[in-house]
Amino acid sequence: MKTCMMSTGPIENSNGASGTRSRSGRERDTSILIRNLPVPDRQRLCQHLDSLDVWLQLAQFVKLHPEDVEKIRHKMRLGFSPSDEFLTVWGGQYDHSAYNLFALFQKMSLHHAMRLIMDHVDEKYHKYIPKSMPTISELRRPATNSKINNGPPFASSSGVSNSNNNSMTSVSNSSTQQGLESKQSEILDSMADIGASAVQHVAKSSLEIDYQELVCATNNFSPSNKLGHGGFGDVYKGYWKQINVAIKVMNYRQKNNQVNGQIELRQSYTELKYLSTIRYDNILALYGFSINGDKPCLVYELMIGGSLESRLKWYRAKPQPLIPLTWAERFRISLGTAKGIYFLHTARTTPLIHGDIKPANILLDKCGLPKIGDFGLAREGPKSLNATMKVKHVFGTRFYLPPEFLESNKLSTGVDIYSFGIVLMEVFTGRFVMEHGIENSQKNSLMYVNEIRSQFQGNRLHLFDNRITAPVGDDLERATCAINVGLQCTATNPQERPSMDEVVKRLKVYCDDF
Ligand SMILES: Nc1ncnc2c1ncn2[C@@H]1O[C@H](COP(=O)(O)OP(=O)(O)OP(=O)(O)O)[C@@H](O)[C@H]1O
Repeated sequence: MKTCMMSTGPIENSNGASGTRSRSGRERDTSILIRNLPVPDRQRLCQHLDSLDVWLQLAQFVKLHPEDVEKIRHKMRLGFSPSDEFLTVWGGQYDHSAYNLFALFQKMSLHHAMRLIMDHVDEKYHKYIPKSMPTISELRRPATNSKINNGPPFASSSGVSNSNNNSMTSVSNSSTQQGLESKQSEILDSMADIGASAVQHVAKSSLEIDYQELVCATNNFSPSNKLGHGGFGDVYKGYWKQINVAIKVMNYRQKNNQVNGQIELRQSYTELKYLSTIRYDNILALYGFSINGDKPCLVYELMIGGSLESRLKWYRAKPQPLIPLTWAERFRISLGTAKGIYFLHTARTTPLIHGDIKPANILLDKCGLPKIGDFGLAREGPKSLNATMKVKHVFGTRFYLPPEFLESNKLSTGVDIYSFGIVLMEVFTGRFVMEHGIENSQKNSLMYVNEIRSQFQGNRLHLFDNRITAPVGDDLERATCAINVGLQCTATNPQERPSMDEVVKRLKVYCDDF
């Protein structure tokens, strides 16, 4: 049995470089030594710490000797868990105990880690674990943890793998499962760049909503409030703080490996990071997030008009078809969407690239105003509008992505511009790029554009959506303008595509009333 000096206030003795202990409130540490932690508990803990990638921060905090740090790094390269190595090295020094580790986690705000070893420290210290999960970094725990990973293994979210509603195909899912997993591993590697502190920062700058409020808002997630189902989970309508909202319940999938869940976590993080800071009429508002309940949730403004995709496929709605959008509505939606993308590209010094512009990600409010949602794949682009940068991974929905991105990983604002061009053509022709008839999605996209181009240059009789009355007068002029702009946006050479500024100007000529 070791002795441990500690104060009765916040735990003080985690700076274990030398195992220094507080001089006040000397008490006996009755906890077990780190090296005696039961194997399953230690494994669970290491899995969690590895997923946060915090071993180096822990090592630095306790001022581990550089040689020891190098030793851990070496083991990591050989495939060992760096957190486990850290526990071995630091746990072996001065016989550090579970209590010491608990105190270290407290200092570093690793609250879930505290929970994982709480059974090994005296109950009186449990009060140092915050009651609700304080930051979204907690979400980045391993898939073995039941609460947020207990959903059914349904298919996908934007562009990472197949969508359950077949509304998209992913770049990474286009080949074999093996290919998918190796691609996903690469993506997982790239998660390391987030870092726990960045995640915490984003979570702190967003509104954290108590889960119970969402339970009340949705009548305990009553099926009658369900709006739909996406790659991440169910979306519910709710009444919260005197307004209608949409609540996305994250159902991170648990698979043999943790990769899918981690990718979804990364996308949720990205969504929170960007959507919670952007305020613009044509960008979906994200009110906050909740992580202290059964499942993490994101809370958005309610878009009662549904997605543009569902409105363009109005004739497929069950139990009865929707009312189709008029030509004027289609034009206003196109202009609003263009403004939203223009804002993303120009609001900051570094353009923000949405990366997944398509009708499913354009939502309509009760007045038919379009708002762009689904920022899970958004990323900061090159410093200027005309520049290109090479990226490691291609994300998005293949059919909507331009050749230079798909083939050479060249990212620029031109990616969104190309996608928007496809959207314009879909909106006004009523023909969908994904339904164009061939397996190869890249060829699909090019053939789709070529077909529309040749019809545009020749006989336009069958060019416009023939499920509704043919456009005449102003409607015909607008529809023609929109398809023309769409064709320019989908130029194979990105330099030939107009900027979103130009796109907005060209569309505004025909519709200046909002
Ligand atoms: N803010 C919102 N207001 C109203 N309905 C919404 C809102 N957000 C999503 N929905 C609806 O909920 C359903 C699921 O949306 P979600 O964004 O989760 O999935 P998705 O975009 O279809 O797929 P993925 O997540 O794979 O991109 C869709 O039918 C969508 O129209």
